[in-house]
Amino acid sequence: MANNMHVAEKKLFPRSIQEMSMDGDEPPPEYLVKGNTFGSKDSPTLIQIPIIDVSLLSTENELQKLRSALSSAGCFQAIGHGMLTSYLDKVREVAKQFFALPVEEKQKYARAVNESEGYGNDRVVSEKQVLDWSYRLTLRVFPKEKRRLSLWPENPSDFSETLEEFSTKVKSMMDYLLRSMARSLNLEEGSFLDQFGKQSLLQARINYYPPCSRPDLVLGVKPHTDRSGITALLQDKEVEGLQILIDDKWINVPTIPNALVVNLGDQMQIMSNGIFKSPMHRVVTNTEKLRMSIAMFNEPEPENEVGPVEELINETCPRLYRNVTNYGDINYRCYQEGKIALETVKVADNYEQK
Ligand SMILES: O=C(O)CCC(=O)C(=O)O
Ligand SMILES: [Fe+2]
Repeated sequence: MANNMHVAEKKLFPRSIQEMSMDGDEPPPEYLVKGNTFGSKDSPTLIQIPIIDVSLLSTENELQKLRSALSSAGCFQAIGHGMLTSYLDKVREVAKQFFALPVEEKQKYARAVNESEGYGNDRVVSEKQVLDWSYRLTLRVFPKEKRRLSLWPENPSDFSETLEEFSTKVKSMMDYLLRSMARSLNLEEGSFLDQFGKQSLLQARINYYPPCSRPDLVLGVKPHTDRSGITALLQDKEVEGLQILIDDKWINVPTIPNALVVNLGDQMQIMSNGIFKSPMHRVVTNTEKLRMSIAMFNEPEPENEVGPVEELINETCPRLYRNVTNYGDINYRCYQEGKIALETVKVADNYEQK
């Protein structure tokens, strides 16, 4: 598998991003984002990413902030989650050590061409695709039985243990957030969480963005919404790059060393009947510094039927989305065809299907 990938990658990517980055090459055409203006910070805006203290979500005040953040930006910076900065630094460090290994060592865990798990470049799904200026290591962490341990790095030696522990902590924060989100809408605590099921999927994706000589021409990650239910992101401690689209403006997400950026994915927009937003986001690169982030995606068991919570459907707020199973597949197919997945699961006639 790993060897196949190596050959295929060589054909597709004659020079690796790493080599191009080190030599200061102009990015080749397959990385160029057309008709886009980004990387410019010339439009100052007052919009800021909300900060939510998870330890205060038992109070009405913080709960209201949560509701307001998720119905406008669809994301927030979570603090007060109980993970110390020193602990988060350790997680960042282990991930960084993996990416610092020689290419041959990382290739032992290479993603096979038609798979999503493993180490490699942007997954190519269509000829027209503009490639992301990044490397990733993607691993499923939960359910435990579905791990592909042959893709879990043995080097650094504490990689697996660290990822396991971090994932457990993040998952428990996510569960609490999902219960809080339900409470913020006066719903039963389990209204969202129960739809995820006991065997919900947790996937880790470590993103690594080498510097680029022309950050005005490429993107670390193209604009997208996450297919997940909920995503928690550990940002690089120093280097910014993530931007969220709010009111048609790209807003930088500042780095806060002890915060996890929480953003909702499409499946929570569906479950909340459109009240909560799954924000469009992207990543810009820079000429000087590499950036790393660790994204944790939590989504319902693929076999579960997921749909708008009944109590959120009424005369004034008709059902916006149909019930779906395996949204991951729907999302992937749409991505290949250049369609917006959420649009394809909208109820055609709100009144008819209520
Ligand atoms: O690197 C980041 O800040 C965000 C990455 C992201 O959006 C993703 O992996 O889905
Ligand atoms: Fe994302």
